[in-house]
Amino acid sequence: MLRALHRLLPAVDARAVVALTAWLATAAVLQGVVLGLAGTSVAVLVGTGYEAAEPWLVALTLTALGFVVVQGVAQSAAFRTGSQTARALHLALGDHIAHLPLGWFTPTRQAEVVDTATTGVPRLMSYPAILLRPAITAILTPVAAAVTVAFLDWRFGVALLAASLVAWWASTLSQHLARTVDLRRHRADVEAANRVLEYAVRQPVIRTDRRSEDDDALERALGEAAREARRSTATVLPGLLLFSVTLNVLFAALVAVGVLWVAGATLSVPAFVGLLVTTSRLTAVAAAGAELAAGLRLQRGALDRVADVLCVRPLPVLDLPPEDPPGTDVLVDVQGVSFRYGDVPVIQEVSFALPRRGLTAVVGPSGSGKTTIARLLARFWDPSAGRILLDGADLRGLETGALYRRIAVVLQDDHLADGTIAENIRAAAPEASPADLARAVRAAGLDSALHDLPAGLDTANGPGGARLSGGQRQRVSIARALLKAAPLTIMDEATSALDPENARLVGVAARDLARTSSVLVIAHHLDTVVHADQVLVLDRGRIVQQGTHAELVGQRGRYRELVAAHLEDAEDGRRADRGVPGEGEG
Ligand SMILES: Nc1ncnc2c1ncn2[C@@H]1O[C@H](COP(=O)(O)OP(=O)(O)OP(=O)(O)O)[C@@H](O)[C@H]1O
Repeated sequence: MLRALHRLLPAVDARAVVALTAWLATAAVLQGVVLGLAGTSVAVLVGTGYEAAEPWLVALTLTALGFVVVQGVAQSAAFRTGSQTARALHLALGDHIAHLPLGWFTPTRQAEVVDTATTGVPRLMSYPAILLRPAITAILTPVAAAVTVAFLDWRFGVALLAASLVAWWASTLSQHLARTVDLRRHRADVEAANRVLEYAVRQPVIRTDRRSEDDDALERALGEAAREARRSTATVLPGLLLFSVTLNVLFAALVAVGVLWVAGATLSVPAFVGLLVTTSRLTAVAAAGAELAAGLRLQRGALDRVADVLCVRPLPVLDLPPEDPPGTDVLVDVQGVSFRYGDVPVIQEVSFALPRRGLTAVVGPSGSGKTTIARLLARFWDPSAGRILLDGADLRGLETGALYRRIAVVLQDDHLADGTIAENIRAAAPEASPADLARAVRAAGLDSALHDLPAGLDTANGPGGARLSGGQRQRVSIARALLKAAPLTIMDEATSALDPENARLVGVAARDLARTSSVLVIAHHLDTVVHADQVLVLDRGRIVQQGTHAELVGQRGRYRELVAAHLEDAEDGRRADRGVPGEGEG
């Protein structure tokens, strides 16, 4: 575990752990010597008398004092290193997460990261102070004690060393048994936590649907977690028993060996008494170490989970040869891009260009790959084939900062930071003037909503934007993108949660923005599509048509079908508003 911790920590913190280990190791050796000297002193005192025992007693006192001092220093270093380690791991996690591919953050992984950061890392904080010491003591103290008593009787020293090795083997075996179970138990716990979360979040749907499958899934996950917990206890218990039984058998064996040597007159009774003092104290130290083994295992599990996150590779920034200078009109050039989620191909050999200025609308049936295309442009993942050039440079060769400075993204499920509305909008362009802010707010159709909010732009939106309506949240995201005015703005269904009037306003804002930069909208409103400079029609991961609305509507094909379906939906909606039944209805 020490090695794993050392690997994960930055150099300076890793050095602190090494220094602490050295202090703890010194303390453990001194403790072993104290135990050995205690036995030897008793043996000499009982066998020969005070005068002969005096040098041993002096050595014992001085070593004991040294042990107390070193132990004190080690213990305070351990507490310091504990909080330093936790802080370093938190920073390492935060830093690493900031570089992970955006596509990595699925809801399950988000839950795992939260669990690792809030439970795993704090758990590791107590590692150096409470658990590292007994772990080191369990190994070094018996060795030091065995070497010390070897001066009294070398045979007993060897026997003690052999017994320590057997005890260490038993402890390793019991830990190994338990670790496999711990891992399974953790997975079952995470799965159960996810189901509980899902059950809580989906309450409105679950109550209205009343599907028994939802209850079943939750019950199955909770049942599995309970089964794993029982299995874990059933496996850990024999492991712990194995260790404590081994310890008692070893103690009995050492006593028996001593008795045999006393009976054979090769060991004096006072020396045997002294050796018993050392052996019984050592057994107590080893048993205390075993009690902490469960805690050590839990921390090992926490460390493994931190390591799992830290081992996910960020998308590499490739050292690519310089491209041809960018064409003057083209900002984004998508060249033969394919993409698969796992083994499932979703985007297939897609090529298109986004002009430096202009509005591009992406349309297509549900599941055709619109969101995936938009996310590939923002480098959520890398394409499995082909390449995407931004301003003539392959996305894979751009530093994260350089890439996201040039892109603004409005996602379907934008999550606002806990703060005020103004802070959230300004996050995109902190240096923007109040006039720019007001313009973006107006253009996003947010000003009308502000009248209903208690402190206008300074209203706190709550964690994730929980105190705002879906439409208000979306307008804040749009205002943020408008204020950023990046060379490329990507809007994924940005108008889906808005009423028709506000959707129209946002469409106008997107068109305004498109006069000076490139805007790609996954469009659901015919109004946006009609005014787009180009329309990309996607079907089953391929671009099947491309052109302006006027061009495409004049051609047979998918686009005409989509427009017809859209108009039909709109007509049905109007009929419903007027209370007139549509075709096929009563
Ligand atoms: N994270 C994912 N893992 C696996 N498959 C996915 C994932 N996200 C999307 N897909 C699949 O990829 C395909 C394209 O999805 P995408 O969300 O890009 O479509 P879309 O056109 O935006 O759909 P919609 O209009 O319904 O939002 C779908 O078949 C979808 O099931």
